[in-house]
Amino acid sequence: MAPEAATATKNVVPKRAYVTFLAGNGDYIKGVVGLAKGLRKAKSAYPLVVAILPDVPQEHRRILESQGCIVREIVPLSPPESQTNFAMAYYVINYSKLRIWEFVEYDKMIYLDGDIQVFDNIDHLFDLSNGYFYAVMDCFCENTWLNSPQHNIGYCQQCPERVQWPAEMGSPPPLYFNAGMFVYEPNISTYHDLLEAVQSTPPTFFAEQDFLNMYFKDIFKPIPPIYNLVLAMLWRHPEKFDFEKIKVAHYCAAGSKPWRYTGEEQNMQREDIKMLVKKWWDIYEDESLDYKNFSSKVIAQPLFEALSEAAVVEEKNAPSAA
Ligand SMILES: O=c1ccn([C@@H]2O[C@H](COP(=O)(O)OP(=O)(O)O)[C@@H](O)[C@H]2O)c(=O)[nH]1
Ligand SMILES: OC[C@H]1O[C@H](O[C@@H]2[C@@H](O)[C@H](O)[C@@H](O)[C@H](O)[C@@H]2O)[C@H](O)[C@@H](O)[C@H]1O
Ligand SMILES: [Mn+2]
Repeated sequence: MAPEAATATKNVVPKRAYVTFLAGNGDYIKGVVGLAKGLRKAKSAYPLVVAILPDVPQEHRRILESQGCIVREIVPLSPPESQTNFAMAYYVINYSKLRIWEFVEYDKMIYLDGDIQVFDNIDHLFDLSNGYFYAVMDCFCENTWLNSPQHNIGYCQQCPERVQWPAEMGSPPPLYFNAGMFVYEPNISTYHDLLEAVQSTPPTFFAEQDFLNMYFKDIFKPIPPIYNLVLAMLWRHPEKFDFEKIKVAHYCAAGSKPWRYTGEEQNMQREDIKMLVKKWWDIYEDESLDYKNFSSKVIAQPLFEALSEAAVVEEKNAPSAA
């Protein structure tokens, strides 16, 4: 059942924005510039806030502001000391993403990783009902999941019928989302509770993504894969979405970051990957999408129409929000 649209209280216009996260002085700045231009091309009505760590150089901050981004410096957030080997060593910095719950000048935000591109207007997601955490289900089939029990038995939540979860391993894991994109409501008491919970939660393989899944498991509501297409879905679960309807692509497969793309890694010579990398570059290099050159009226599709078009995946076993 498609959730009904949230209703703004009388005469109060809800403050909404997209938000991403940028750390370091490396090349993710290109990802964020590409995202800012992609949102403009999709005629989004809302600004892009960039939560930056102190190690982002002044030049990168200037570039972000010149692209119309709202730059907000955040304090790094580290998990408790541990011997955990994260799936990627740099994942430890991703805990700092949690600072975005403090952006309470906004009623609702859509978080997007810097390695995401938005190809269609998704403003209608802001109209999803309040009180839930909306995100797209992840896939466990890639080798990044090698250390997980589900990968070791060949189980993936995208196709629970392929390899059934064995009874002797207890109940199947709860639905698990990819933390590269989510719809959430900044809230100061949630923020303080998150900070406290982080310090008492032993870090695990997928760092803040595992933590967010544990923390929001009772209010997580899956939205269709076309809103955060984890590229591995192209070769792991192509039957789960219509390629032509992809609204948001998430370049998280090994070797798929467009600004570093060489085509050498496994799957990177696929025609669909090459097309999505080109689509990213076409936006990144399009000077008409630069903030100084851009002017356009806003279009936003009604929520119900967009979700029914996206053939909202039946929320099987999704935790009831009631
Ligand atoms: O050196 C880095 C690494 C990561 N990030 C940010 O952290 C997010 C999560 O990292 P990444 O997307 O690489 O993880 P993946 O989705 O590929 O697992 C990125 O999208 C960026 O927004 C960053 O700014 N600088
Ligand atoms: O810090 C943990 C990260 O975990 C997630 O990335 C993973 C996950 O999606 C796996 O399922 C894929 O197999 C893998 O490639 C990918 O890197 C988020 O995309 C990212 O934003 C961030 O939370
Ligand atoms: Mn990512």
